[in-house]
Amino acid sequence: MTDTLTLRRPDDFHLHLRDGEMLKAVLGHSARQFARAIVMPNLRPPVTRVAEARAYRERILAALAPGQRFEPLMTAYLCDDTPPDELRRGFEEGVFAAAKLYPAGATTHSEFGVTSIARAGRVLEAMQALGMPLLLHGESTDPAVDVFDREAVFIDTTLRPLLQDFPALKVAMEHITTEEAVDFLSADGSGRLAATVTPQHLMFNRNAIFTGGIRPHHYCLPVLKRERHRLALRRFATSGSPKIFLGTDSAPHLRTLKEASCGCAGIFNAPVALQSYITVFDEEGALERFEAFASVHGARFYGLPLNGSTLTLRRARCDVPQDIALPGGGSLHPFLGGSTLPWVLED
Ligand SMILES: NC(=O)N[C@@H](CC(=O)O)C(=O)O
Ligand SMILES: [Zn+2]
Ligand SMILES: [Zn+2]
Repeated sequence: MTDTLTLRRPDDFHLHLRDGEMLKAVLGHSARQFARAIVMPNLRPPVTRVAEARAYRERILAALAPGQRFEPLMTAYLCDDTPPDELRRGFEEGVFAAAKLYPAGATTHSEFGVTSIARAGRVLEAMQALGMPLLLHGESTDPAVDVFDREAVFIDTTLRPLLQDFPALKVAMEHITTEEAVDFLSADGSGRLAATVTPQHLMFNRNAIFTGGIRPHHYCLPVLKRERHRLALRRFATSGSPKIFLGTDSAPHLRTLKEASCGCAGIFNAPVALQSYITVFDEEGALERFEAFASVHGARFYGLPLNGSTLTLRRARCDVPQDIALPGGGSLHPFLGGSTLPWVLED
C-alpha cells in the first residue's frame, strides 16, 4: 500500500478567490496546495477589462503571506458588449489566460453574463484565432428546464452547435456533473475540448443535500446529481484521460449567507482540495494516475510549463475544522468540515 505520494506541484484550474477581506482569508488555503490557479472573474462588478484584471492580480499577490509563492492566472468575464480587441490585447499581453462565459442568470454573480451565444460571435471568432480558451459555465438558463437537467440541455442546445460553428476554438467545460458530459467529452476527438471536475461532484450525489434536513453547505451550481452521474465522473476522472483535470470551483460564501432562507450556491473546498481528490483516486485504485490529473493535463490544455517543485501527500488522519473565522467577523464552513479524510498534506 502506498503511504506517501510525492508529485509535481498541482494547479487549480477553476477557483473563486473573491476580493477584500474574503480574499485575504481564503487565498492562503489555495496557495498552500497549488502553484497556480485560473481565477474566476465573477466579482461585483465583474472583471471585464485588461486593466481590471491587472489590478485584481496585484491585489491577489499583495494578499499572499510573506514568502508564499502562487501565480494567479486571470480570466475575462464575457458580457454581451465585450470588445474583441480588449480580449486580444489582454491575451497578447499575458494578462488574460482565458475568458469565461456565464449564461446570464445561470449562477452566482452571472447577471452581467452573455444573454445569447449569437451575440458573442465576434468575440468567439477572435478567441478562436488567438488560441485563447473559452471557459463555460455549461447550464441552460431556460426556466422551463428542470434544475437537474440544465447541464445536459446546455450540451445539446448550446455546446454542440458552438463547437460546430467554431471548429478550432479551445473550450473547457467547467465543473462537469453528469454522465452526459462524460459521454460528450469521451466522444470528442478534436483535442480542443476538455473539462474540470470538483471534489464535491466526485464524492457526493444529490442525497447529500437532503440528508436528515436541508444541507446548504452541499449546495453549489451545477447542483449535485444522482449516483449514476457521480460514478461516471469518477470513472472518467481517474481513467488517465487528458481531457479532464483538476478545478476545485472553491467558492466561499459567508456561513450566514449559506444558512439562509435563500442560501448562496458555492462550496468552499480549498482547505481540503487535494486531500479530497486523492481520497477519490485512492478509492478507485488509481493513485498512479493522480499526478497527471492534478499537475499535468490542465497545464497542457492551457499551454503552460509544468511546475518544477513538488508536494507530498501522506496517508494519515486529516481532521477538517467546522469553521474558519474571518478576521473582520463572520466565518466560512469548509467542505467536509467536522469530518475526517484519510490523507494529509505534508508540511
Ligand atoms: N459554483 C457555485 O455554486 N458558485 C460559484 C459560481 C460558479 O462557479 O458557478 C460562485 O462564484 O459562488
Ligand atoms: Zn460555474
Ligand atoms: Zn465556479
